[in-house]
Amino acid sequence: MQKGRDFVKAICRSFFTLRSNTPISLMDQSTRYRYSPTLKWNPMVEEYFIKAYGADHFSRISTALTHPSCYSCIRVNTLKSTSDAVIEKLLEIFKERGMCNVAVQECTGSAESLKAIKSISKCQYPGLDYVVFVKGSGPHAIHYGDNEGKPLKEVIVSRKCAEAVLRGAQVYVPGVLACSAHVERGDAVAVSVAVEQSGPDGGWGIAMTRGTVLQGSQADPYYFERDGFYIGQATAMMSRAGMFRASEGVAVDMKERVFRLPSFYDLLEGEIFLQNLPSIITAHALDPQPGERILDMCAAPGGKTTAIASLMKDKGEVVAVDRSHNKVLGIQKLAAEMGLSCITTYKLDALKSVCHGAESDSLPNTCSVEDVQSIDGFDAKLLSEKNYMSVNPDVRLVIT
Ligand SMILES: C[S@@+](CC[C@H](N)C(=O)[O-])C[C@H]1O[C@@H](n2cnc3c(N)ncnc32)[C@H](O)[C@@H]1O
Repeated sequence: MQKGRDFVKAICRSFFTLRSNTPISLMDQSTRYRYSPTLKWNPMVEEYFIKAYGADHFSRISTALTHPSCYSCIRVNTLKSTSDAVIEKLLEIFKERGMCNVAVQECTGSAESLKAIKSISKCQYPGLDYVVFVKGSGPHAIHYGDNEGKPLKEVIVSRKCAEAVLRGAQVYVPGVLACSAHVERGDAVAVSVAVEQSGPDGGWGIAMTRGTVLQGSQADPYYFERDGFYIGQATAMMSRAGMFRASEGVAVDMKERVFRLPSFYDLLEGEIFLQNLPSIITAHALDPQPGERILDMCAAPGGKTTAIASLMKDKGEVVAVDRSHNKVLGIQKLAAEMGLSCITTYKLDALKSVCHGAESDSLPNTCSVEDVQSIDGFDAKLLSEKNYMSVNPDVRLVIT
């Protein structure tokens, strides 16, 4: 099993890495502050994909992989609302916030800030009309302002933070990795993202420690690393010292983003749930029926749990298990917000819930032994040991 894991890790390491596509010698202030990462593929993998897809198609796939999703996917809680009602409310809210010039499917504006949302539409796949897509816009060229030839003040955020920012979030304190010296509340800052790079030992990591001071000059060890990774402009909400001293709060308020999608934070609470389409499809494919009893063994934050409960029309029981106490409380809160009473929650390490030593060696017919060996931790245990789940023909198993 360990051998298999090491092999998968080795493949991942050699698969691709992100790099800026400007030769160092050509960099200057005018090209520096932009978003243009490219993927550098392992030559063997690249050759394989070019053969499989053709050079042009592969190049487009490679570019698309450097961009965030251009839409947000919302699951409507059909027990409380309808897709049409949600679309109407969202259009109203975004119009009030000056984010679009509203018309369903066709919403464009004149000023930059009006171009955030391109369209809001219902999913067209039969049976999935409870899914609503909000399409954002980008990439946008950001004007970072002229600092009379001097380097701009800057903030570097983690990749996870940047992904959230490009989906409408603000930069919170834990997301900040590095900041220029002398940044004060109210200062304009250029925000870039630190992407993990593969090191000489083959491992991945960020080569900076939290709290690093950015110098802005070419002598700065991270200067070239952040070229092509600028995700927008912001206003500092606290001083540099505050960013690394505070334990929470908005560190910088994003004013312009290279990709724009609205934030759904605190929006239509209980009526909608922001959830990626594959997660929605997973619950949909399970086809849960009212009155059934369904076990979700790694349930928090409760996305699939609540999707399943809604599809069951809140009749029957969804047993939601998670090993984290606080996360279980989160599932309970979400269920209450969504008005779902058929969910029972347990704080439990699912590894300890598996009953060992059942009679048969058989595995669920959806997984081969090879599949099982490539799965880590809990899933491997669930499938590979002679356990209850693998021998009970009534159990439908979904790995998510
Ligand atoms: C990716 S999240 C699951 C997302 C969730 N299924 C959803 O759709 O919203 C993984 C969760 O599994 C939980 N988890 C990981 N190992 C576990 C274990 N051994 N027993 C119970 N929960 C576990 C983690 O606490 C975490 O909340």
